[in-house]
Amino acid sequence: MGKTLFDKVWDAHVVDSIQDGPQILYIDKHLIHEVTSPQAFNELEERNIPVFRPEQIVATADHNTPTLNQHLPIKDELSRKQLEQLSENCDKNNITLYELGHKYNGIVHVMAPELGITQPGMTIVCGDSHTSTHGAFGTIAFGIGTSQVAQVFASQCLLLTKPKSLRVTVNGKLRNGVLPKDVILYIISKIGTNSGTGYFCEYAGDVFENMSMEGRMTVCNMSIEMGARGGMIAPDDTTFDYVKDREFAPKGEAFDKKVTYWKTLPTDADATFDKEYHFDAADIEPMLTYGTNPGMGIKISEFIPETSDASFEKALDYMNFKKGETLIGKPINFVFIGSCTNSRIEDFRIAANYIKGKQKATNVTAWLVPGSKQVEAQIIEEGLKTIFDDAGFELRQPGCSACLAMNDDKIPQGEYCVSTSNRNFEGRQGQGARTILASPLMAAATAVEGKIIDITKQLKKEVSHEYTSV
Ligand SMILES: CC(C)[C@H](C(=O)O)[C@@H](O)C(=O)O
Ligand code: SF4
Repeated sequence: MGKTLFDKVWDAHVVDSIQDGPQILYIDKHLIHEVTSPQAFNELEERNIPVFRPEQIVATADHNTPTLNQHLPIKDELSRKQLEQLSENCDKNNITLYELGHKYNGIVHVMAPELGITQPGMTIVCGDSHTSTHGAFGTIAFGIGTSQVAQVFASQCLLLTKPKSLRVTVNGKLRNGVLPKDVILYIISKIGTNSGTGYFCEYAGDVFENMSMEGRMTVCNMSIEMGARGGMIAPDDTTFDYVKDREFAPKGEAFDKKVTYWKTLPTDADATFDKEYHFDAADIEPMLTYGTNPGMGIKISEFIPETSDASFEKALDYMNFKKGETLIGKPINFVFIGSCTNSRIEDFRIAANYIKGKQKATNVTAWLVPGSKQVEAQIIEEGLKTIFDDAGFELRQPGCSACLAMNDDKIPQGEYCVSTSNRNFEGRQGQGARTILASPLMAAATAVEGKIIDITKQLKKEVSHEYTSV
């Protein structure tokens, strides 16, 4: 029987197997950040165990970093201590760290792919659930808990039970204005936030084959939001072209050799999956969430469903929305374009393309937060910052920012925020804040109008604008 992409990468990393039990998997890259590494470093120190392969680890500061005045000492004491601790731990253990201000600093899931650290066929872990992002390269990448972070520090391996296999296929052509974020929000709205539990997901079909690497990362990023351990997309020429010539990618003959191997990784035609879903690209529209989990999403043309169960009612109550109503026309005061889901250069190009020649609505506070220093530099280099400045938008410095309320960027109590991030849980962006997940195009349009609009209708008027991005 044929093998899946996941099987091939997994099998190539098995160090040992326990009969009818878990397997020991070698980990190629271990990414760390300030939030989930300190306890693991402590554990090692207490047990007097050295870090086994420090050269396989890369660290960055992202969650606690301020997005303004990064050259000044951090005011918030807890955040400052977290970053100091990370620097100290990396220093002591000879681990490469891209600390605040470093030209490679950024959100862990943005900086590693753009530096060529993430490559097809690898196993990558990080103490962070959105590690699934790296699966866009045909990589087995998933988030781990703090005790597993310690396990990888000590052995560069993990004891794991092989997950079941799931494939989501989307065929056809996406409509204008439907972006990768809409594709994944649509999938989760259809299959729910638990459908992936116990599975590793592969995304297949024309839609993903035609998608850019940035788009593929957006999709894989949110695999965890449907409960899957991770998501993967078969590596192809788009992948190889993206990886080629990046800072830490193999060069010359070594690269060509890798490509020959990477080309053997896609799922065999006769491989089977434990569970499969199929969708039609033409059915997807720009999406919005109306509730407090990423599965509570509707197409822009749809109305909030008339479901009656306690958790549904609670979510609508928190959001102050009513059953059966549309979100079109809802006034919005906050817009956030950022997070490891949508803070890559392509996301800012889309936003800038829409914003150019328009003005931000006066009621809106709009934060544009690049995922990394490199993205920030590119935004400036490509002239996008000028477009944002002219339209009254604020370009901030890189970090997780308003994706989660772990730094200074918080949405005030009761306010709605149209956000390109991945989670809309209660209090996620600040106590009492109400998150509406959307694509960067929907977010940009909301900021310009000061309310939610039907972007599909708007784009029909703006005939010159094509937003397929993928
Ligand atoms: C802080 C970290 C552990 C957390 C995660 O694992 O995802 C964060 O990144 C998030 O997005 O909620
Ligand atoms: S940007 Fe958001 S989702 Fe991504 S790692 Fe940071 S906090 Fe987690």
